[in-house]
Amino acid sequence: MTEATLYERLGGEAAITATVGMFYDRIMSDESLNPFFADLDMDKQINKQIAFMTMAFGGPHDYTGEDMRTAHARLLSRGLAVEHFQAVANHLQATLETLSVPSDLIEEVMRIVGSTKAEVLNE
Ligand code: HEM
Repeated sequence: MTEATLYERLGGEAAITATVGMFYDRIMSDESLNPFFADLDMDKQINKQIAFMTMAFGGPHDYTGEDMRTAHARLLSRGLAVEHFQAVANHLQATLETLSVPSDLIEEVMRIVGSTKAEVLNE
């Protein structure tokens, strides 16, 4: 028997879609973060993030976006730093807690998202 992927254990497409929508609502209400997203088409951004997380959590992905280093490189000159990464991660964790996702699954998600830190910050 193969173990269910994290994507499946989180609840699949519907759960990821709901999570990412709430996650960006939180980000866009946070004045320390929303300037970074000011000129983006947020529907497109949300769909890219759904595809990325689907892939990162082992789901049937079709992510064709940029790698994390390239996608965030241009934000460094606009001040992107570790406190922003931490704030984004905290919003994802709070979203999952609000949705009553079990804490062991939240830990798995946060480990995977945390593993992108050096790339996002171009370290
Ligand atoms: C926490 C881990 C993060 C992940 C997994 C992540 C994921 C992504 C993904 C999948 C994209 C789409 C790439 C593409 O356009 O092809 C993206 C773009 C973007 N991310 Fe992140 N991100 C993270 C952290 C951050 C942080 C901390 C910020 C700033 C506060 C940020 C701001 C942006 C912006 C503004 C874009 C659009 C860039 C552009 O189109 O020019 N991200 N991110």
